[in-house]
Amino acid sequence: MPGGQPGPRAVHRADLTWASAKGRRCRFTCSRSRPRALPRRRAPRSVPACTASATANNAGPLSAPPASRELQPGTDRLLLLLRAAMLPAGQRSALPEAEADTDPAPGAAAPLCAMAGPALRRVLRGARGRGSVVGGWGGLRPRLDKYGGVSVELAELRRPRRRERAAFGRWLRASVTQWQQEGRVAVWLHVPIFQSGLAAVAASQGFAFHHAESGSATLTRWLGEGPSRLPAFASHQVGVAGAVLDENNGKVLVVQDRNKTVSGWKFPGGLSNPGEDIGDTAVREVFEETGIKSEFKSILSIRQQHKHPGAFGKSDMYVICRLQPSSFTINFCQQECLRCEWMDLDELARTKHATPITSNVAKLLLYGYREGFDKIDITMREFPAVYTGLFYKLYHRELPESYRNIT
Ligand SMILES: NC(=O)C1=CN([C@@H]2O[C@H](COP(=O)(O)OP(=O)(O)OC[C@H]3O[C@@H](n4cnc5c(N)ncnc54)[C@H](O)[C@@H]3O)[C@@H](O)[C@H]2O)C=CC1
Repeated sequence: MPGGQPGPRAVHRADLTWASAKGRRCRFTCSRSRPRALPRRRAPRSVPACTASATANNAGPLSAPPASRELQPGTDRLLLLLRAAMLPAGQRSALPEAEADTDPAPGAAAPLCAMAGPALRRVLRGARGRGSVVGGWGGLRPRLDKYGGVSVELAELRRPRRRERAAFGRWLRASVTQWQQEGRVAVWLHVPIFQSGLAAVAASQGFAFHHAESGSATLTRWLGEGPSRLPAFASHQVGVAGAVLDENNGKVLVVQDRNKTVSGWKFPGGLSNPGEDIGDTAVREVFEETGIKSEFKSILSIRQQHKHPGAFGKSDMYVICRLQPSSFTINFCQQECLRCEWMDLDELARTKHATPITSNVAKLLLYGYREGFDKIDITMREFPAVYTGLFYKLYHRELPESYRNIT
């Protein structure tokens, strides 16, 4: 590739010829009048796989290309990409495995396209669209995360590509090899449920399920050194109950579950929805089960239990909140509750017909009712989260004013 500065009307030209898989002579030429900076040259490497002549010169219009010669690695790769692009779609899978393995991972396509002029870029783009092994295979755009991992969304796959398991397998193997060479620590593969067949392909290459939602599953493969340092998925479910106390008469709202084998008095409650605040769950569950409206005041207790029945092998956090009622007429849910009533708090603290947690929290609530809720309340304050622009809730015992304002 001759050096030197081109004249103002110089033609920048690329001319590639090679023998196709069937021995046919193929040629690709593109030229444009505006020169562009070429990437720095590396040590030359020979290309035994095909006979090739290539020029990308600034020497002027119609200068004869040099005879067959060694190519630099970038050109070598470009040639392989072009060769794949020029083959009819059905024949691309017949490319030698060694060439398929040179498929750039999507991130690598950009520099190659940047090297190419508009005509060549069109070929590369077309090749990607038509199902070649080039670039981001089928529209996939792997992204780098801040921990040095790569994230791939298979929902980005273009429709005709969705059933091509073998091609996906080749692309994934080549990409993982490249990501390993680049020092990436992990791959996150997000698989829509209707493309679950591709999860099996990934599993055969060492991927494992990380977690699943209703419409997709996420698989991971650790590429870093030593055992995986990827965080595990959720370990707990969160249940929330409301101890609704009418401070005017000292009565508290209790229910008995319809579907429990051992039924004792308990506070109404249930599982927290995704993205739901603890206090909001308590208020919602109390209303759904009993028809009573209430307002969140504080957290009274938290119970943690591992291997909780009904938690699908996960642990259970059960939070009991103190609520203040704003309505008093019970209209309880017949499917969930056997009984529901306002009971004297003093009686609930003494009865043997309450679950152990209910019994303990009833005593705590009675203490607060008599001595002041500041002795038992874990209250909530809201703060802006660092980095995210979101807000979080911080639950803790009230601080005296003198400590709250320490700077
Ligand atoms: N110690 C206590 O006093 C009690 C505490 N809890 C806590 O409450 C929370 C959960 O409360 P829930 O009332 O269960 O939640 P919930 O009010 O959200 O109801 C869950 C619903 O799912 C249904 N369900 C559960 N497993 C099912 C299955 N395999 N097939 C079909 N339906 C199913 C239940 O019948 C119920 O209708 C947990 O944190 C638990 O630890 C629950 C009961 C008593």
